[in-house]
Amino acid sequence: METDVVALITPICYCEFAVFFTHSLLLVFLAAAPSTTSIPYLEKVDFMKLQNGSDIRGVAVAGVEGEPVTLTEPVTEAIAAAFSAWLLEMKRADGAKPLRVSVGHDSRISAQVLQDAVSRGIAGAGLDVVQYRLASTPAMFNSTLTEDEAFLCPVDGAIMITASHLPYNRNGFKFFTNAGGLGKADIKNILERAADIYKSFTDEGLMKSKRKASESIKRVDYMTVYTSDLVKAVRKAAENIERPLEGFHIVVDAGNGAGGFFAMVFQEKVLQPLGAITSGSQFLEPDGLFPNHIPNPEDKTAMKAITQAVLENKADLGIIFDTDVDRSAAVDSTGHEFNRNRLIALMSAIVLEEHPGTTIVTDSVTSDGLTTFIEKKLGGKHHRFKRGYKNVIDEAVRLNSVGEESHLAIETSGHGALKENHWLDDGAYLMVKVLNKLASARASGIAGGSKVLTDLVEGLQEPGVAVELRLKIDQNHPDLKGGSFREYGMAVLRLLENHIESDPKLQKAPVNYEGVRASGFGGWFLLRLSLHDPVLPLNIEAASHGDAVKLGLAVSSAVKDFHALDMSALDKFIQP
Ligand SMILES: O=P(O)(O)OC[C@H]1O[C@H](O)[C@H](O)[C@@H](O)[C@@H]1O
Repeated sequence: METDVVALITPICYCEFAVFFTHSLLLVFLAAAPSTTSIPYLEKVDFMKLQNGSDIRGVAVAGVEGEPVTLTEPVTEAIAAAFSAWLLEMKRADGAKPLRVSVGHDSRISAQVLQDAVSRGIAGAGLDVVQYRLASTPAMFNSTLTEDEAFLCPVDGAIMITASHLPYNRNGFKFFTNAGGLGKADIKNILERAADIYKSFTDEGLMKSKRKASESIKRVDYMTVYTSDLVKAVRKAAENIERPLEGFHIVVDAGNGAGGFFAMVFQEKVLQPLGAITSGSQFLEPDGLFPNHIPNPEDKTAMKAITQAVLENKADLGIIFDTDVDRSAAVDSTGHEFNRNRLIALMSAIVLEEHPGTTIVTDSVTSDGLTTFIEKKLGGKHHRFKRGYKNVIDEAVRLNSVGEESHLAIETSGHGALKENHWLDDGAYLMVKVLNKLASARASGIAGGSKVLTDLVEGLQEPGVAVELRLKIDQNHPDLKGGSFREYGMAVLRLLENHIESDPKLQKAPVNYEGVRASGFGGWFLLRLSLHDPVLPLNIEAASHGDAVKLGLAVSSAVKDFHALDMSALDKFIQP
């Protein structure tokens, strides 16, 4: 195969640097230390604030009032150097063969600057940098698994520069090895190291790493490899027919995210070679200001936009991605969404056909109707776990390790991972499974466009009302008495739990892994702590608005004395 390395520049002489680095990262930077610096002073706590669960997130673009830039170039370089140090330890590298790290980014306006700073951090640590430029998050993970030396794969580690669907001024990092995405503890460790590395930075040191990086960066068109794998997967599912989607009309909406780039690639390199018509696809151009709608399947405007596109174009199917393509949703030819519980129901039906009886791991805000559907209609087992894509994936992996077979971990947010795809959190792969279903139905002579998908979710009971109300905790309120918002939130949850036990109209969920879940009035509610924010999200589902209000009233009366809790969203909902 012809190599696609587009800019192969002789790597720097990293050997002494890498060996030195393995002993002590700090020494590398100290070695060049002159006494003066223009680098702003930062405390360790400033670095720790950049942690957002298993990601790093911060402000990368100046200009928004009250939001100073936290992901500066030196901070970014320190974080990348810290990841490199962590990776060297993890892989027990001895410096004999340099490790390789791939770097990709979404369409944010700060992407280029951060990509350069990340590359300097890695190169300065003596590792090889392979830039993919615009890429999707799942493709980055995939690059740790691909066996293809022509594309400099597999890489030892991968960094995706993205802040998912957050506003344009933010950005951040996700890190991968072939074992998957890094978890919270690893991110904490990396930020601690980054704070130390940052302290040792000097102007001269940074200039030197700039020169080294410019000599050692390689670039590869990796998205070609990734998309051709997707094409192969669909063809395989359709008995190796070359164009199994011939004549299907599929519109894609990427909300101008990296998905925009990816959707174009997805169209040109996945959908079109498979035979699909893609006219009417929209917002494919990457635009970091997201002028049309937020690239987020959880956003109502976004779902409305793709639904309209499907109906106006009389398409068979609509596909929508989030900014970095790790989340997705779909719309059938009648404009009915495969989103949230309906997406999980569809994916469960597909996976349970292939693996009868398997356990489907989902997040905590899934509906009771979904459990009935998975267990009674599909014959599977629904394991409702916690919110957070990493949580559901790790739980599915854990279940398999203790002998309980699970093939799908999926969130209502549109994150989803399959065992067959190395538990890669990949919105595009979810859509490939959906395309497989269309293609294999066609191959076995079943016509009718996306009806084959719609039929799969028949029987799923859907609530008349489903809301998520986000109750903020005022961290400056005197009621917190210097404690954390988490402690305060836990106190709210404890009181609500006691309240439920003494209310005969409510039944506490017998099995629950997060927050307080109860059923009553023909519906249910869940109050839990947000994974990231000082917020208690309250989900309520019921057959009617009246019943949902009764559940809301139960929560409201239980927690009314917590004055640091902003109840306005709930008050508005329960108003007559
Ligand atoms: O806890 P919340 O604030 O509702 O956020 C929860 C969500 O946070 C992020 O968006 C993660 O990517 C999702 O996996 C998770 O479900």
